[in-house]
Amino acid sequence: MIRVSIIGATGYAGAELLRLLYNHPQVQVVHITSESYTGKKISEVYPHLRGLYDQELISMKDMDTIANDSDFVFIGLPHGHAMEVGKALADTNVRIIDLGADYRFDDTDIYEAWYKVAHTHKDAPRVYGLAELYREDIKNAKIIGNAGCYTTASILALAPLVKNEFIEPNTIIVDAKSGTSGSGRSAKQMTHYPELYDNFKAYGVATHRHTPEIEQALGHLCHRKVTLNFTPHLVPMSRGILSTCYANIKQWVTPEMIDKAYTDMYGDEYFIRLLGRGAYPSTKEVRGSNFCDIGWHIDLRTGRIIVLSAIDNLVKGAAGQAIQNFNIACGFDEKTGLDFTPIYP
Ligand SMILES: NC(=O)C1=CN([C@@H]2O[C@H](COP(=O)(O)OP(=O)(O)OC[C@H]3O[C@@H](n4cnc5c(N)ncnc54)[C@H](OP(=O)(O)O)[C@@H]3O)[C@@H](O)[C@H]2O)C=CC1
Ligand SMILES: CC(=O)N[C@@H](CCC(=O)OP(=O)(O)O)C(=O)O
Repeated sequence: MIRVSIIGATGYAGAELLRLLYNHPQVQVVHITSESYTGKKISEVYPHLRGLYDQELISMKDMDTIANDSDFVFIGLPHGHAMEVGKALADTNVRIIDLGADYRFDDTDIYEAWYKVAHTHKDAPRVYGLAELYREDIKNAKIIGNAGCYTTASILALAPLVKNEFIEPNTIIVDAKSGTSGSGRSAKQMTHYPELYDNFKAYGVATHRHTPEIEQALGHLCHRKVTLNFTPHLVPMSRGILSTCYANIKQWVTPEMIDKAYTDMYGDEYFIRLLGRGAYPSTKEVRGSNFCDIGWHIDLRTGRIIVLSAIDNLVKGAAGQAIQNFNIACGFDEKTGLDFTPIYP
């Protein structure tokens, strides 16, 4: 059994890790942490876990215990806080999967510019944790910077087009919508019921911190700098992301070439379900699962492609992807603990 601890187990991402790891045959959850609920049982914080997890929450300040007892640590803290854990575990054999953004960037100057936080672990040996694109790097990584939720949906949607240079990368527009669990468990005005219910609004236009993360991954695929527009929206539902991506197709590219590019890249990927040209993915069809559903539409009139992708932000966008990366890092089948159907309706 692999001994796993979760730092920040009382967040939505941490709780989702507990839900999914419950069915992982190779994992023993040894420690779970919280600063607000230290000494309480996790089932007091999340009653849906009652009878399933009995552990008491400990403080992350007890890092020696965590380091001694764990093979892997998953971190579900707000960005800016995982670096402290990464540094504390740097000289141990513990491997780290951070669900936040601290270890996602090649260039920490970009992180600092968009997150407005000083990066204090710049030389960390880290890889970007988007399993389908960085599998080889993930295998032996010390620190995996798990990909973000909007970014996972958007990068996976666009990757075959960018890799094959079928589109002009700098014409990309990503218009994405998320359920509110994406903003975490703590109360915020934006997700307060009267403000959210029966409402639909954009936020973070031209400033959202997922913009440089999408640009980085697409830049890796085409070996040049990519600049794009990303507009997130908040939808009154708890889970799910639908990302709608637009780009100009190069004139020599045919619809059949595009279809083949998706099949070539993802045909063997279990967690990517290619719904095909003309299809409409939906958040409910991936709810609770680690699937990313992708469909694409070609508008010959405007010369644009419109790619749609749907994920569950807490699963393929966070905890499920983290476990997929964990499976790769441990040499397990990627589906281990993740092979279940979406919850429908
Ligand atoms: N929600 C989502 O859909 C996704 C989230 N993520 C990322 O995962 C991480 C966690 O997100 P999420 O679970 O939604 O967030 P939540 O706000 O729900 O939970 C945050 C967690 O961090 C702990 N925490 C908060 N502030 C501090 C602090 N100053 N020091 C130590 N611990 C602290 C909280 O514990 P306590 O108060 O009990 O101490 C809690 O366990 C974030 O980095 C987020 O960006 C990534 C992809 C998707
Ligand atoms: C709906 C909502 O608020 N979503 C969050 C993004 C989700 C998240 O936690 O960000 P990471 O994936 O980078 O970790 C936001 O816009 O800030």
